[in-house]
Amino acid sequence: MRLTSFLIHNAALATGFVLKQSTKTHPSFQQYYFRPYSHSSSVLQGWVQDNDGEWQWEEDDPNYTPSTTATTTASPVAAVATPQLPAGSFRPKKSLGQNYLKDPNTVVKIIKAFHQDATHQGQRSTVKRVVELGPGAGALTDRLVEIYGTDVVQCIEIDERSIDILHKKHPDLQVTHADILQVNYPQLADLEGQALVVIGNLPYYITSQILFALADASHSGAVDTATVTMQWEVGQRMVAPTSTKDYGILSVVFQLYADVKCHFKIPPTVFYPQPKVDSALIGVHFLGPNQLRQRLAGVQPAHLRRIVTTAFQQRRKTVRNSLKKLAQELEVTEVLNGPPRPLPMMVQKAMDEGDEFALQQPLPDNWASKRPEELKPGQFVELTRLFFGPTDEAVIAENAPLGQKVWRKMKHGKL
Ligand SMILES: C[S@@+](CC[C@H](N)C(=O)[O-])C[C@H]1O[C@@H](n2cnc3c(N)ncnc32)[C@H](O)[C@@H]1O
Repeated sequence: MRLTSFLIHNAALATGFVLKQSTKTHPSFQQYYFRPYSHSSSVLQGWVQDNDGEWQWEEDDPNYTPSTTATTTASPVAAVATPQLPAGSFRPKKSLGQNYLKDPNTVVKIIKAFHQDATHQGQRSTVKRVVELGPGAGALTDRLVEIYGTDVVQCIEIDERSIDILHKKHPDLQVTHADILQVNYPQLADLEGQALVVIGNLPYYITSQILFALADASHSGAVDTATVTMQWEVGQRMVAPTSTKDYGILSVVFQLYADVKCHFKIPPTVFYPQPKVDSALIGVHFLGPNQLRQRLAGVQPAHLRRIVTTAFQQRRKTVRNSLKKLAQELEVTEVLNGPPRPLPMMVQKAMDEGDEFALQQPLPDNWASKRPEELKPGQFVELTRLFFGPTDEAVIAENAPLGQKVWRKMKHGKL
């Protein structure tokens, strides 16, 4: 079952947005919506923002010619001009984070990185169940459909204008009118029969929420990889090492849940309208529930969230001071001055096997006088065990649920 029918059949997901799939076709669409690139005067340059925050198309730039040059590296993905927005009738909405990709070479680079991620660096021969978040006018979608086909690719978009554009271009493509944050990814993956691979030039106003929704979805193995753009600063937080200013909640969660890498930096000039900041393309390979359970060794993600968010609320303070109130609430104040708990057998075993993550998991004796940015992701797991109690390893069942909405509840903002 594809996403549209899945969503329509799942009333629980209809949270204020009309779920619909446009079936309209428009024979003159190509001429109307996509001007040939030889008409360089048709390519808009001057977006201006009016008083209510909407972006308006001020004028075309007669001198702008989109690049149609393929990248120099040999690749099955050649650069072609990106789609143009319909003149006059389509103003990008700042409120929906609409910054459209206009540079074909950047599109090629993103698609190549996505293919690498989705095939696990070529270890898998096929890419299945691609979900594009926020396809917009189709800069990435057009290439995805060309490479993988409409049987494999589906999209989720909130702006009906984009849905109309995409359906006219790709009548067989599933484009679902829904809020990215309201999609039940585990149910979708279940219905598709396999884990999803995600791609998206994300709307930046909800970047963290989307990332956390995907992390939650990885609890059940619903999402395998995600190759997504985001503000450069947010990307840096995901990959930041311990004891740096960028290290925070995003770093702990994604370095615990996934292998995460920054593919490359993206300048504002490749978008319409141009954002004020640089962007990053980040590749996330989720570990999946089994490996995650190994790392957590019985610690509940909801408890971990409590510890991590409380510790980072005041990152200048020592962990002892930040967690004092929580210790009182949980009636475990004695742990603040005591040694760490012994590591569970499964963590010790992983250490014996040389597992890098496990080797950094033990808490030092002076953990309480550290600042949160000094603790490794695995040490936060042990801190959680200290506060919320040891788990009897016999009850760490193979399929113990890790939670459906653990991280995504957090408010969007600087993390
Ligand atoms: C940065 S634009 C990317 C557009 C296109 N993929 C591109 O690269 O040119 C973000 C897209 O996400 C859509 N969007 C914003 N908020 C959304 C939400 N909550 N759910 C679904 N789509 C959303 C916007 O309408 C827009 O099409």
